[in-house]
Amino acid sequence: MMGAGKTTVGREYARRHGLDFLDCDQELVARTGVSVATIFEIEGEEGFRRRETQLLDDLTQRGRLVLATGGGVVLAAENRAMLASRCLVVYLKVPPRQLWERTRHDRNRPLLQVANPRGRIEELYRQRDPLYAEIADIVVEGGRGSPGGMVRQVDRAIEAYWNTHAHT
Ligand SMILES: Nc1ncnc2c1ncn2[C@@H]1O[C@H](COP(=O)(O)OP(=O)(O)OP(=O)(O)O)[C@@H](O)[C@H]1O
Ligand SMILES: O=C(O)C1=C[C@@H](O)[C@@H](O)[C@H](O)C1
Ligand SMILES: [Mg+2]
Repeated sequence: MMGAGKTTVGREYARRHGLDFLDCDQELVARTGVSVATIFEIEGEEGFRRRETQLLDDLTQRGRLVLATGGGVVLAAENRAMLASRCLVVYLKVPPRQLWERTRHDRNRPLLQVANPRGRIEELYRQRDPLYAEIADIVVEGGRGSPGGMVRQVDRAIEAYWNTHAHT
């Protein structure tokens, strides 16, 4: 979800492990030369989603790296299929209240520029939580802890995952 910490936690996890890190939103901004908000303004959510799917197809075939997706990536079945088959998917599960606290002062999330952003987050969470859960190999629950604490939780969860699943 928006504000769960995909960018913050993903980047730090990658740094600690000496892995490359890519962020779908940042990559779209780099490729188009405009902000996520501007892409939404000019092409609508539909245009943004089209670009997101093309980019995901590219970035999920690049081998070993940490990829932070956009929060809405799970909406398209095509995207879910790519993530489920090509990636180890970690769902950062954070309650709506914390998501709202983290995103309330940030204007660069077009889906939250509505009269009641808190209600919108709750609605998106209800719609999306089952989709995140459907493709997640690992679920890490967070909310109150620090970003560093969340990175350590992710670390432990991935270790535990590889201790019970053979490397392929
Ligand atoms: N575990 C955490 N505890 C407290 N604050 C956090 C935590 N993780 C991230 N944050 C803060 O919450 C905000 C949102 O984090 P971040 O941008 O990483 O979320 P995101 O999942 O990438 O969101 P989006 O889908 O919109 O890109 C940032 O200001 C970040 O510093
Ligand atoms: O949750 C979402 O649908 C979004 C999350 C962000 O990462 C961006 O991809 C964009 O703001 C849409
Ligand atoms: Mg992000």
